[in-house]
Amino acid sequence: MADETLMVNFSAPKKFKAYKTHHGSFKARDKWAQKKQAALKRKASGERLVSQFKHKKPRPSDQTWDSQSPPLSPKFPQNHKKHSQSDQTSTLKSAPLSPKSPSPSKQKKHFQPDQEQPTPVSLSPQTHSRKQTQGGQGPQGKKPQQAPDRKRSDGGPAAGKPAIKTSSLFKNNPDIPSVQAPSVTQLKEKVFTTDSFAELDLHPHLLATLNKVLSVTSMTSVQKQTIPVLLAGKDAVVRSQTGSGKTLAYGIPIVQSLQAAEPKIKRSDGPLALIVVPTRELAQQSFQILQKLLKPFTWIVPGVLMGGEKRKAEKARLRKGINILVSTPGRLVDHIKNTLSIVFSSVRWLILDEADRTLDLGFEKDLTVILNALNAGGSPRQNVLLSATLTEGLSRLADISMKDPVSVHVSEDPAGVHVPERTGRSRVVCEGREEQRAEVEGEGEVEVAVAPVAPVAPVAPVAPAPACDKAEQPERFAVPEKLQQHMVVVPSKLRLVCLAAFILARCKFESGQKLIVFVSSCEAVEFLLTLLSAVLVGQRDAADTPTPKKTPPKSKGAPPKAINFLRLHGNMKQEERMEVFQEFSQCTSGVLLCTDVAARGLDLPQVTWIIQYNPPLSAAEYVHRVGRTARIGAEGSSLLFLTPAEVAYVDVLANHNISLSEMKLEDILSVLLRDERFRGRGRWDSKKRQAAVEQDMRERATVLQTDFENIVHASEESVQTAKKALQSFVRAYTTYPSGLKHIFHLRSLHLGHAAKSFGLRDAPKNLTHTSGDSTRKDRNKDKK
Ligand SMILES: Nc1ncnc2c1ncn2[C@@H]1O[C@H](COP(=O)(O)OP(=O)(O)OP(=O)(O)O)[C@@H](O)[C@H]1O
Repeated sequence: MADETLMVNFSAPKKFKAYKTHHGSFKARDKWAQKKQAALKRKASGERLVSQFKHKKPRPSDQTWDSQSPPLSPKFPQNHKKHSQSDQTSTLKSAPLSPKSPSPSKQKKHFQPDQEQPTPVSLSPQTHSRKQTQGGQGPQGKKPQQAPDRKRSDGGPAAGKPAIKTSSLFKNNPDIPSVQAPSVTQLKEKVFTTDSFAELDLHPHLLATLNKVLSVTSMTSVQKQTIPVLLAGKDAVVRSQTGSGKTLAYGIPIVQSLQAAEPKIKRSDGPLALIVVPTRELAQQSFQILQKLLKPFTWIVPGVLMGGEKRKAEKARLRKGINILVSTPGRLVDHIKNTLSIVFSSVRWLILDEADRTLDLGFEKDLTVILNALNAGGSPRQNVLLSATLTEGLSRLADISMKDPVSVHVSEDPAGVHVPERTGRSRVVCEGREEQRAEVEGEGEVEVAVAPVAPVAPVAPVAPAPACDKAEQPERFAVPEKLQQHMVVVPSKLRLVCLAAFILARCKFESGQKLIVFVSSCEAVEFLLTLLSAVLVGQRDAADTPTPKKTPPKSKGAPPKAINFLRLHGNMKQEERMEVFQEFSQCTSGVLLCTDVAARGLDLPQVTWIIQYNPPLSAAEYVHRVGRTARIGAEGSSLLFLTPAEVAYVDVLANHNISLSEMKLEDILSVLLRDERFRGRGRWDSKKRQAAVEQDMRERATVLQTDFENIVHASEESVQTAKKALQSFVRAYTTYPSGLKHIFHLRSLHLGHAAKSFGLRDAPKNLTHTSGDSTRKDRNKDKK
C-alpha cells in the first residue's frame, strides 16, 4: 500500500533480485557476497583494504593521492569520483557528538600542537582513502602510486602511513537533545504463584507431562487465573505480560477437556479446537507445545496449517483428521474456501492468540470468513482471546464472537483504575490502527478461489479499532519486571556504526549473548546481514586487547570470535524460516536480524538483548518486541534507537507506562577502542586525556564506517542493493500512523544522513517520494 505512494526510481539490475543469503547465515551464493567475502579474506589475512601495498616501503609520495593516481581496484573505477569536501571528507576533530561534547572551538583548543594535537585525518581529496589504497584503476585508468600500509609497526601514527579518507560522520549532525524521561509507574505483574498444577483437577497423566516433559510445577499468575475459568466452560479475554505462560493457560484446559470427552474422540471427528495465530513460527511453536501436552493422549491428533507449506500435504492431513488445529489466518481461509474435507461442525474451542495482532495485520476479513465458517458448523463453542496488549478495539471482536467473556487481566494495576503519576513532557498520543507492514507474515501467496461459503449466521466484518480519540487515555501495558529498557539517541549518520559497535560489544567482548535486532523492512534486514557479516565477522587481525601495545603477536590458529548472524523475515522461503527459527532457538549466542515477523509470541530461549534499530509502529508492538527477552521471570535488556528528531517517542511510550533509561552514544562507540581492526592513524592510545580518547573513538568509528562504505561501493550492484534497502526504509517510514507523524515524518528525515547509515556516500539523487497526500489517502482507504 505504502509502496504505491513512493515513486522511487532506483533501477537495480533485475538479476540482483535473486541475490539472497542462505539459511540466514552469511554464505556466498551470489556475486556481491563473493566480492564481500573476498574483501573479508583480505582483511582476515591482515591485509585490510590496503593489502596490495603491504610489503612496499612507503615513500613520501605515497602520502598523497593525485589525479594521476588511479584507484586501486579495477572493480572500483566508477566509484572513484571525487566527493565534495564538504559532504564527504573532513577532519573528525571539529564536530561535537552532542551538546555535551566539546564544541568545535573548544576542541580545537584542546588539540593545540603543543598539546600533542592529533594529526587530523585528512580532508584532502589528495589523500588516500582506504578504498583508494586497494589497488586498481583510477578515474583515468592510470596505475596507482604505491600506497603505504596503514598498519603500524610501532604502535604510533605511522609515518608513511596513508591518511584515511574519512566521511564527515561527526559533522553537521543535529544536536542530541537531553532526554528528560518522564517518570512513570510501571505496571507490575507477578509472574509466578506458589500454587502447583496439582491443585487443579487435571488428569494425572497430564500432570505428569507438565512436570516431566515441560518441566513446570508451579502455575504462573495468568495460568492460575485462566485455567479454572476455561475449565468451567466460559469464554475469556486474557491479557498478561509477554513470556508469562499464556500458551499453557489455554493449552492445558483444551487437552484436559478433550481427553475426558465421551465418547472418546476420534480422528474422524475433525477439528474440535481451533487455534489461530498471526505468524508461521508462532503456529509451529504452539503446535509443538500441544504435541507435548498430548503425549499421553495419543488418540487426540494435533496439526498445523500455515502459509508456505504444501497445500496438498495439508489437505491430505485434514482428510485424515486433525482434532486440535493450529493455523495462520490466511492459510486457514484458503482451506475453508478450497478444501472440502475441512469441516467445523465439531469445533468446541476457538483460541485467538495474539488476537490484537491478527486484527492489526489486516486479517479482519479473514477472521470474518473463519467466524462465519465456524458459525455455519453450528456447534456451541468456547472462545478465548489472548495477548499482552489487548486493546479496546478487541472488545468489538469479543462482542461478535463471545458470550459474557470473563476478563483476565493479570496486571496489579488494571487499566483504567490507576492513573500513573508522570512528570515532564508527557502528552497523550493515541495511535490509530497500525498500518499493515505488507511483508509481515509473508502470506501473500495464498490464492483464494472464491468458492461460496454459506454462513448460517453471518457475522458482520470485524471492524478495526477506530482512530483513537485524542482525549482517550492510552492503554497501559505491563512489561516484564526484570527487563532493563534503554534508549540511545543517534544521529542518522552514526546509526550503522552505533549498531555495529553495540553488536561488537555484546558478541565479541562478552560471551553468551543472544541479540535480536528489529529492522523495518525485509530488504534492510538482508542488506544489514550481508554488510555486518562482511565487516564484523572473522577478521584474523582482530585484537581483543584493550590497548594496542598489549596486542599479542598474531596468534597462530586462534580462531577469531565469530559472530553468528541470522535473519528472519517474511520474504524468506518457508524452510529457511523454520531452519533459522530452530537454529536461533538452539544457539547460545548470535544475532538475529529480523522484521516484526519475530515480534509476537516467539519463545526463543535465553535472548539477552532486544535492539530496536527502527522504532516500532506502536507502543503495543514495542511491548511485544522487547517481550522476546526477560521471559518467565528471567532477566533481559532492550535498546531502542532514536534519532534526535524522534526523541518525543519516549513520551509516547511513557503514556503507555513504559519507561526507558538513556544510554550514551559515546559509551556504545567506546567499544571500538578495544578493537584494533578499526584503529585509525592517530596515536591516541598513548594518551589518557579524555579529548584524545574521544578523538580516537571518532577516528575508529570513521574507519568502521569507511569499511562499510567501501564494501557498499565495491560494485554498482552493491550500491543498488544499498539504495533498495534505503528505499525500503524510507517506505516503511511512511507507514507510521497519523498519531505518530509529528515524530516520524519524512519531512524530518535527512536523506543524505540516512543514506550514510546504508553505507552510501551520497543521498541517491533519484529517490523521490510523494510523502503526504497519497500516503494519507491510502491510510484512509485502509480504515474504511
Ligand atoms: N508454569 C510455568 N512454569 C515455568 N515455566 C513456564 C510455565 N508456564 C510456561 N512456562 C514457560 O514460559 C515460557 C513463555 O511461555 P509462553 O510462550 O506461553 O508465554 P506468553 O505469555 O504466551 O508470551 P507472549 O505474550 O510473548 O506470547 C515458555 O518457555 C514456557 O515453557
